[in-house]
Amino acid sequence: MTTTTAAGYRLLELTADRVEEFRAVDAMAFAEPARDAALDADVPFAVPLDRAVAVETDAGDGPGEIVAVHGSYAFTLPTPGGEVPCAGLTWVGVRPDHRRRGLLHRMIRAHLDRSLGRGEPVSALFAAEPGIYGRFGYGSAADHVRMTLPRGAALRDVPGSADLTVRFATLDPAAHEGLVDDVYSAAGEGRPGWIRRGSDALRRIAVADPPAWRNGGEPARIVTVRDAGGDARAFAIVRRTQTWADGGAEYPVQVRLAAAADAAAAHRLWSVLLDLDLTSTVTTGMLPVDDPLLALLVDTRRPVPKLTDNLWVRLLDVPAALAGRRYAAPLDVVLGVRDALLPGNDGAWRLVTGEAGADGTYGARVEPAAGAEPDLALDVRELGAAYLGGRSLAALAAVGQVTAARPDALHRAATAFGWPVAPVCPWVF
Ligand SMILES: CC(=O)SCCNC(=O)CCNC(=O)[C@H](O)C(C)(C)COP(=O)(O)OP(=O)(O)OC[C@H]1O[C@@H](n2cnc3c(N)ncnc32)[C@H](O)[C@@H]1OP(=O)(O)O
Repeated sequence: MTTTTAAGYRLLELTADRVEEFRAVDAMAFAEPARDAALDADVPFAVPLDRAVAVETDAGDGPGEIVAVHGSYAFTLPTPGGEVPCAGLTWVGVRPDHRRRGLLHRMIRAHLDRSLGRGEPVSALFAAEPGIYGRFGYGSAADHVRMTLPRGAALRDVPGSADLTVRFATLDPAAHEGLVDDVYSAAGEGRPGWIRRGSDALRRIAVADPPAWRNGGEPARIVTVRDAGGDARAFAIVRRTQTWADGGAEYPVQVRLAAAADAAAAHRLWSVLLDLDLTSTVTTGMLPVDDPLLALLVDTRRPVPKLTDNLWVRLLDVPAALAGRRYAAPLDVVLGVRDALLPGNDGAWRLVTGEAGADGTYGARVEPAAGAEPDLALDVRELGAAYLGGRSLAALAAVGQVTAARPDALHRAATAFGWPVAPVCPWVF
């Protein structure tokens, strides 16, 4: 780290009496609109107090002024074929008049140490700006796709779609929270990165719709798709905005979150969303790059899919993290890992897969390999990038971010670290 920590500040764990101060700092850092009672009632403060940390000016014995904040959620991160405890870094903010004095450096140092101390082998985040977190060993580990589709965009058929029933209703947190959580979980089965909300407050926010979020649109609606037995198989939370032009109605439909447990349900859901009266376009939420919609659309060119970085992953405990996922092919490799911040990771690690499981994937044991010549040398940032199976080690090697002693070692490792299901988290935390 090149920035030295500024003197005159100290870290403190948040207490209930200072939550408002904490929130005010983040609001200033993110230029948030003023809160009102409706917003506060619908959108609770979701960071657990014992995971929220502030930086205050050092005022001797008395309390100082809070000028920087961060927190984390206790998530379970789905990995390729497994899952690991994960500190979801969030609410990072420094007051504009205290920025670039090393406060983020100081907070990340505390975050890494505290997360490791809690036994979380991995941390993940959404980056407000992509230039910030690589220096701390976070690697960009997934992308998502967004598209704006014309009304009536054609879909290829899926058997069974027409048998499913659809309901269009106003989003009601009390009525829909459980449905959204259940279908979301079923839809993400086997998908790396598909983080569940994991707390009442975050589940509540998933179905919140305070007026401040509406931007002149209607109250959020929910489209649900059910099978013959009445079980929910898909949902989409959407908002239309009245728009009248010379040629008539041109309402845009904005999908906040959509999830479908199978292809028939996905087909039924998007068929409805693409054929709503008065509308002209449908903008998707954050989709995995292999979302069923991309395979169902007859024309994927006209919507001009836009690719954006999604989860960033930081391995805090390299052997535990690497043993916490499965591998797509057998592998015996020595990884030379560089980690400037967490010396426990820095060095050579041998990763050896075992027998293939029933699904054809492989578990692995990971042990120190001090003195062994690495087959691949890489920074912990690149290991984080490859961790969820969404970035190829070979592609990273092609741009010099991974160094391979031999081409066959690179090929084998890139194949084993890859995964047939693309990682994504479809909501921002
Ligand atoms: C997971 C999340 O919550 S993401 C949210 C991040 N927060 C925001 O974007 C809100 C607005 N911005 C801020 O609050 C602050 O400017 C922060 C948090 C981004 C940075 O905090 P600071 O205390 O200024 O960072 P600090 O002084 O420790 O510098 C950290 C390093 O990151 C760099 N850096 C900071 N912000 C940025 C940025 N937006 N883009 C690129 N580099 C950045 C600094 O130049 C410095 O580089 P160095 O390691 O070469 O010295």
